[in-house]
Amino acid sequence: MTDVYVISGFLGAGKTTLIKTMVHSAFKNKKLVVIENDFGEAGIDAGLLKECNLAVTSLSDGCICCSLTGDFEKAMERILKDYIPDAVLVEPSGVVRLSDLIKICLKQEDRGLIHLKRTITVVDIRSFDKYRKNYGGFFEDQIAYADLILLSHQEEGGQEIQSVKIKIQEMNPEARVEADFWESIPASVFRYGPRNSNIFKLEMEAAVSMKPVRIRSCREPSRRTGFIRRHFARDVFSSVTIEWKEPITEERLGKKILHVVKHAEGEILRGKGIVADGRRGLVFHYLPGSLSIEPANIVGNQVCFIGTGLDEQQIHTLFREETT
Ligand SMILES: Nc1nc2c(ncn2[C@@H]2O[C@H](COP(=O)(O)OP(=O)(O)OP(=O)(O)O)[C@@H](O)[C@H]2O)c(=O)[nH]1
Repeated sequence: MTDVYVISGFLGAGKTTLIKTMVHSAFKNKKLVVIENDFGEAGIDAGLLKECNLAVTSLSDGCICCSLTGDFEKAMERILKDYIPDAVLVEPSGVVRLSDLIKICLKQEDRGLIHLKRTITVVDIRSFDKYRKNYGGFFEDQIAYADLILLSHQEEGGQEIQSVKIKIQEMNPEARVEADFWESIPASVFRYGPRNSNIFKLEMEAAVSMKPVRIRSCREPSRRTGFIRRHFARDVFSSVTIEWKEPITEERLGKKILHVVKHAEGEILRGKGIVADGRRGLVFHYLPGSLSIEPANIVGNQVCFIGTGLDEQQIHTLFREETT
């Protein structure tokens, strides 16, 4: 059976960056395939991972825990048959419900196809409180079902690191929480460790029901209010993808992104894209409060924004407007 590692984390937490790190440390010289699931239409993450010469299968414009479940299952089966990899790394979108994805993996484990080896969640210490408060349903689920939790942006926090670590341990006492820089974490920590008992509970649920594992789309009881509607990612978040073919300078790209972020309705939680400046590719990452634009040896023509309450037409217009 092929080992499967799920790398989750909220929008922009650092999942792709972690995979790049693991490829050179924990999985050095291993035959790997990454299944990548962008929430937006653009296969931007797949482009970024191809820089590392990784075999990448991209499932875009939906979530593998809901609309793309069938595609994910087929992709996994095809990968196992065609590539015969040592391990498969699954990077779901930042707004995945990790427990739902685990259920799908357990179903494949039951069929003897894979072994769900490790669920790893990346948490950006800078946005922990805000995302927990505003998007707790997705954010807390990603923490509760993780075997291993890694903190990102540790270099920007002092006290913050300890306080986030304590809060995470309260939410998931069984998980191993690593606050160290990823390069200094031993390979064995990424690859081996006990399975979280919350995952065993999902297995038990499936066994007791004696039915194929199914994702509930009905109403879930809430401790406080009686019943609430269970939200799927599409109910809460939306994405806008812009195709941009003309060469653009780093400066002009930066101005456009900040113009969109400043004037767009709703809240932009993530922006990313690969474009060309005429000579080479430019990769950008936007997260609330930070924008990075870097040259890269990949060329693309897509820009993607993800957030809540976004007006697609307005974002297209804002991005195309000339800024000074
Ligand atoms: N300074 C710093 N930057 C980081 C760290 N982790 C990730 N980044 C940066 O944060 C941005 C987003 O990182 P990604 O790895 O693309 O995040 P992601 O979780 O894959 O993003 P989505 O798939 O879009 O949800 C990139 O610019 C990374 O270089 C970190 O620990 N420190």
